[in-house]
Amino acid sequence: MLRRVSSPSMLNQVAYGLNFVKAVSTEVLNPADAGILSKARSPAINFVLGGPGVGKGTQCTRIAEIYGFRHLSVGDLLRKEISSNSEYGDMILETITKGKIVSSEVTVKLLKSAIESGENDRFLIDGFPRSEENRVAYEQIIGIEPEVVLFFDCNEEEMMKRVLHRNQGRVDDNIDTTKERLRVFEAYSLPVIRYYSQKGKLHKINAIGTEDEIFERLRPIFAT
Ligand SMILES: Nc1ncnc2c1ncn2[C@@H]1O[C@H](COP(=O)(O)OP(=O)(O)OP(=O)(O)O)[C@@H](O)[C@H]1O
Ligand SMILES: O=c1ccn([C@@H]2O[C@H](COP(=O)(O)O)[C@@H](O)[C@H]2O)c(=O)[nH]1
Ligand SMILES: [Mg+2]
Repeated sequence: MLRRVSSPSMLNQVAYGLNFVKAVSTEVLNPADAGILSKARSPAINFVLGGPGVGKGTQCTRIAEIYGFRHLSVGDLLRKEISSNSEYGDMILETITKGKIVSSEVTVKLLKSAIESGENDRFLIDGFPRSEENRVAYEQIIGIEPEVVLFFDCNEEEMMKRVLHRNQGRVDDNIDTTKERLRVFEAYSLPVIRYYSQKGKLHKINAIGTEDEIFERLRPIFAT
């Protein structure tokens, strides 16, 4: 079980020099909870990052099918919590509707149990970590270094256009929430992308073009 430690949020803000208060509900996980997954296994983790509507889910579906990964969209895990009326459902719905980031306490817990379930141990984690706070919580609780971090790069006009044409009935697919998601992406997710770039793990993908063209840019990364 994940537990909170007292007054952690200031520590986190000082440590990472970020103003979490505006966009993130901060939770820090007790170091006593640190550690790997409960089962004796060592999954291969890959992160897929990029702004709203850039095409992460579209390409993850294809990569997963062709190269045999399990695709875990953390946004989908959160939407399932809403539709299953979990204890976190109302909070998650409110956070997604506002375009903000759900606390790491919830997302890492959901991610951990999703990784632990099922047979396939090669994962594409889509849309996470979204902030440095997410990343640190992931490292404390799951702790498996990603092999590859993809960053789908695209201009904001195109991302807005793709979101508004998506037509899947998502509560956050509207102009105002998408503007906020773009702001949150720049403020909180870009530092994560810079972090993995500095570690030499980042593959920046030009996300402009047809779905087929983008998939061809991804093939060399996974076809090894
Ligand atoms: N290369 C592309 N060109 C044009 N439209 C695209 C392209 N790739 C995906 N789309 C469309 O853009 C929309 C958003 O794609 P997708 O859901 O894959 O994005 P996402 O990055 O997962 O977004 P989110 O972070 O909001 O979940 C979908 O309607 C999808 O069909
Ligand atoms: O790690 C995560 C992933 C998602 N969220 C929230 O969900 C929405 C939708 O996510 P998509 O990846 O676009 O499906 C996102 O805007 C956040 O509100 C999150 O908080 N943390
Ligand atoms: Mg998606």
